[in-house]
Amino acid sequence: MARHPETQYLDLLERVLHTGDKRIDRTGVGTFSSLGAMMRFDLSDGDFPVFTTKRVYWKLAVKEMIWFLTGDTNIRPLLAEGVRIWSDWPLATYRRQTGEQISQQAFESRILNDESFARKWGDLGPVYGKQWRAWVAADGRTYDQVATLINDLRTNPSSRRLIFHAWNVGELSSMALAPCHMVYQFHVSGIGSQPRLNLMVFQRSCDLFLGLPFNICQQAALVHMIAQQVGMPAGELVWSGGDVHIYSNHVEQVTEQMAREPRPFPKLTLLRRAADINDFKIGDFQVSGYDPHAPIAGDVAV
Ligand SMILES: Nc1nc(=O)c2c([nH]1)NC[C@@H]1CN(c3ccc(C(=O)N[C@@H](CCC(=O)O)C(=O)O)cc3)CN21
Ligand SMILES: O=c1ccn([C@H]2C[C@H](O)[C@@H](COP(=O)(O)O)O2)c(=O)[nH]1
Repeated sequence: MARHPETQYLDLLERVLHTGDKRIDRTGVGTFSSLGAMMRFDLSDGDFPVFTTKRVYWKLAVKEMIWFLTGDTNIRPLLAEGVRIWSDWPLATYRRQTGEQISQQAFESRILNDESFARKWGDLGPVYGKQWRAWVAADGRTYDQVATLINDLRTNPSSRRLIFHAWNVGELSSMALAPCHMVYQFHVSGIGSQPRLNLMVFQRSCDLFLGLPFNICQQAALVHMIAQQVGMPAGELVWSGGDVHIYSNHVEQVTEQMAREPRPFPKLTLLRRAADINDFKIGDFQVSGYDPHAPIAGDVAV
């Protein structure tokens, strides 16, 4: 019998835990780290790789992807959708600059209720959405890489330049965090007979316990969204990682997770044809047959 695709993830956890290099990282938490990993997930027939060996809050991850696609870089619309995964970084900046030891909850309420406070303190700088939808180039022009990609997929599917990219070197220092999933390269297979849309992602830095389960399912969701827009079925997601690491305060969690048996992946149905790539809403995503093991909580390193 074919191995469950999630075993690629469990094997990677085991390898990094046992052979990773132990070091102190930027956050001061410490990691076990290895260089280089690849995983492949079949997305055909609506297969949706939401890991099952712990509950993954796939709606949060898909909402984050929809937010990237809007081009927004402020956490306010995320908070309005109940997504709190980006609050720690602007919160740390606020505390450092004002000296006020505000709680996360109070900070988030102010962002939601006070528009000018949100404008001043809720912005992450020119992170993913800005680079994807409005990269400012040396010629002074603004480039919408996602719109170009979709146009190229429709008109020139055999292109080897079906890429969008977030590592804008000149703007890294104004970002709350440098991009982690930084290169998205699309590929159409079966041109002329049965075209399928595939995606390879390069992620330079990956928090294997908290980040990766979100990243895989949101990248799969992106393929399904773009596939719908260009009228092709989804094919394969190829994920590649640079510095893949396990934080030292996640060791107990991943040890528990590695002992669990994967269950079948759920199926994704897009309930509606969106007018364009800017028009997707979380309610368009219907996931059926998701039956994960229990959640496992862990703290995020800031
Ligand atoms: N150290 C670190 N790891 C990351 O994965 C990460 C960052 N930093 N910084 C930027 C974003 C934020 N991301 C995050 C942040 C937190 C969770 C997290 O805490 N997930 C919980 C559930 C959160 C909730 O219910 O609100 C989980 O169990 O998956 C996931 C991704 C991914 N990225
Ligand atoms: O989508 C994401 C975003 C971030 N991460 C992780 C990877 C690292 O643990 C940190 C970023 O720290 P750097 O020092 O900038 O590498 O966030 C992730 O896994 N997925």
